[in-house]
Amino acid sequence: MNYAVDLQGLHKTYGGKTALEDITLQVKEGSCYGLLGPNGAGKSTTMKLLSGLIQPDRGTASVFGKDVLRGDESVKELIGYVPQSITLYEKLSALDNLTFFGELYGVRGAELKRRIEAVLEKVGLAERAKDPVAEFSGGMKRRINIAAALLHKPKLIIMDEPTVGIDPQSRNHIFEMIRGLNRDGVTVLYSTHYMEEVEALCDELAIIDHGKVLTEGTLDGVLSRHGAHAVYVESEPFVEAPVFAGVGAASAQGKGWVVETEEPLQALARIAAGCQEQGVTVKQLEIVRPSLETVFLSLTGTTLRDT
Ligand SMILES: Nc1ncnc2c1ncn2[C@@H]1O[C@H](COP(=O)(O)OP(=O)(O)OP(=O)(O)O)[C@@H](O)[C@H]1O
Repeated sequence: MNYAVDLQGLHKTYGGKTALEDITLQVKEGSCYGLLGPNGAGKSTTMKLLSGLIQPDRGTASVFGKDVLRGDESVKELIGYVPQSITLYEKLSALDNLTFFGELYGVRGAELKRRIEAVLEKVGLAERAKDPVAEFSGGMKRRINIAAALLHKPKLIIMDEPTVGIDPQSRNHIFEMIRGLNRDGVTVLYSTHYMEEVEALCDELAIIDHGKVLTEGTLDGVLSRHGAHAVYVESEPFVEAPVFAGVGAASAQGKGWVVETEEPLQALARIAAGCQEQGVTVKQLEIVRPSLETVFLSLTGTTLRDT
């Protein structure tokens, strides 16, 4: 099977410092794949390697079966790269910026005009086409930057933390655009350190830290593989933790308890019975869905927000 992205054993050092340590991962065609990791995890390095901007010390990287490390033009046509830092000419209008970037990709004339109109529509900035970019908000600049990466109709779009520091309206536009691109069959590789973005957008993900893939797969797969299983119980009156003795470690949360367990269904039954024996009424009793946050914490020992 040809993957949209296939990275095998990518290793990269800067000076003596290891940025990537044998990164191996595959992105299926048509998926929206999230690279989730804290600052310095290696997300940008992975994306730059994949876009052919830097070379690894060892390992291979291919896009739709084509080697990206050889710098072949036919691979570049397949990729739209949105770097972390916005690269636009501030004094030029959105239209002139897009004309410049489109021509760099070899699109010209009436076809380029059509494509510029289409991408400006997609990013919701058609009415600002003639305004200088210097007058745009950070979020609007980011949207023009994304538009520039779409002009040559890439099959894979790589976005490096596109929502950092932007307004909610632009963030929503970017999300909607990504969903639209995905519906049109474009594969998206999206890096972020916001877990909720991966949950909202991505069907598959890799959690990376210190240049290593800690886990990867579908969101549900990752959650069920690594997520702590637990049950939440709230009762009237409030019961003390010993009721859960033998069920699992209990910690007070809100008006009730979270009880960790490997067997949530059995735990539900045992807690219900325990409460009945104590003569207390169960107000709420449910299985706690593992979250990416707890998975990340269990894999790395740190929360992403601490970084
Ligand atoms: N040009 C460079 N020279 C030296 N070290 C670098 C360079 N670029 C990245 N690094 C180091 O490589 C490691 C991985 O960095 P990278 O930028 O890929 O991480 P990241 O996950 O994208 O983080 P961020 O969200 O901060 O961009 C970090 O320790 C970083 O300091």
